[in-house]
Amino acid sequence: MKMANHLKAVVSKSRKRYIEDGFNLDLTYIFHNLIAMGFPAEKLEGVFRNHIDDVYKFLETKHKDHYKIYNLCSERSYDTAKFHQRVAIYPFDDHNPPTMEAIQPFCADVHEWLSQDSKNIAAVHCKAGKGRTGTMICCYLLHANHFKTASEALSYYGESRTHDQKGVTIPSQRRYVEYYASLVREKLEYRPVTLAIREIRLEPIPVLNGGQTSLFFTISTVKNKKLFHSDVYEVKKGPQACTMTMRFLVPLEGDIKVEFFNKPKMLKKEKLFHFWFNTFFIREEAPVTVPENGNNEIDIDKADASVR
Ligand SMILES: CCCCCCCC(=O)OC[C@H](COP(=O)(O)O[C@H]1[C@H](O)[C@@H](OP(=O)(O)O)[C@H](OP(=O)(O)O)[C@@H](OP(=O)(O)O)[C@H]1O)OC(=O)CCCCCCC
Repeated sequence: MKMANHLKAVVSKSRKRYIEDGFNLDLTYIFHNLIAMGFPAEKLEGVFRNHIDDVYKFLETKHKDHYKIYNLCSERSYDTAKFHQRVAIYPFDDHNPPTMEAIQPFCADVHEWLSQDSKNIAAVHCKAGKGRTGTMICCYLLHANHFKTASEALSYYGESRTHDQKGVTIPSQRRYVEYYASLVREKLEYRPVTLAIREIRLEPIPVLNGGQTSLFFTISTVKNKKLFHSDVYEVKKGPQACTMTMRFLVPLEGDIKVEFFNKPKMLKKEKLFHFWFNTFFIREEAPVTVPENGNNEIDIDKADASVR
């Protein structure tokens, strides 16, 4: 048992564990009625993650008849009968943001459940119960007016869930929490808006292959529907930035993913990074969504940390 708990602790990295009353779970109370936890796993995975039977025992012991689980994994699930069918699924991919359309229904669902009875609790999980879980919990904290700004919600979550204050770390996930904060603050109704990208400016330029980088990028929407594939741009070491102008305007609507690749001659392509943005939030005065770093850039989601 000790070995298994040690392995679980290693896999849960800097996330705060619930170690009380005989329980030892990758699980944290973010609020008295809001839990973030790792995936309730079975078989071998139950050895190094939360075992589903332990999660069941915890919830039945602490919150019998008053818990509802929110599963955010697009990649896996379990028999919801285990938890009396009180499981809602809002799936999205690991290391990526949710669709903008999914956030408000998730928040409304949690709010409805918690408002029904003061004893009710919501247990939100993904695989690790860190990035995707944190993204949606922060959006709910804003929805319920526990915090006014994305930055406050993200800091609170990071502090509550982890020992290293690194809760939601993927820039595009943080950007979508910023987006939701602006919807709530300005009482806006989200709707898909169609725009077109005229050019993409990379600064600094990723210097690879010893100084001659063969870059291309793709633009896609949710479910990886490809909208555009750029030419290959041969970029030499030296210039600080490079601007890639679109040969024709591609109409973009809603959640947009831009992926950059390095394609050295005779070698297979290598993904460098990607980022997401949503066209509703591109305001005239700011040609790109300004994340919390304050400058006029889109922060990129690491695909290969070495590129950062
Ligand atoms: C003896 C072996 C010791 C292995 C020690 C491994 C120590 C270790 O790194 O454990 C962690 C790994 C990966 O751990 P996970 O498989 O749980 O993956 C995490 C998950 O994708 C998080 O996304 P989410 O599900 O929260 O949305 C992600 O956060 P984010 O998207 O925010 O970056 C996090 O990245 P990050 O922490 O930020 O870097 C990933 O580590 O676990 C495994 O590989 C499980 C397999 C364990 C194999 C056990 C075999 C019995």
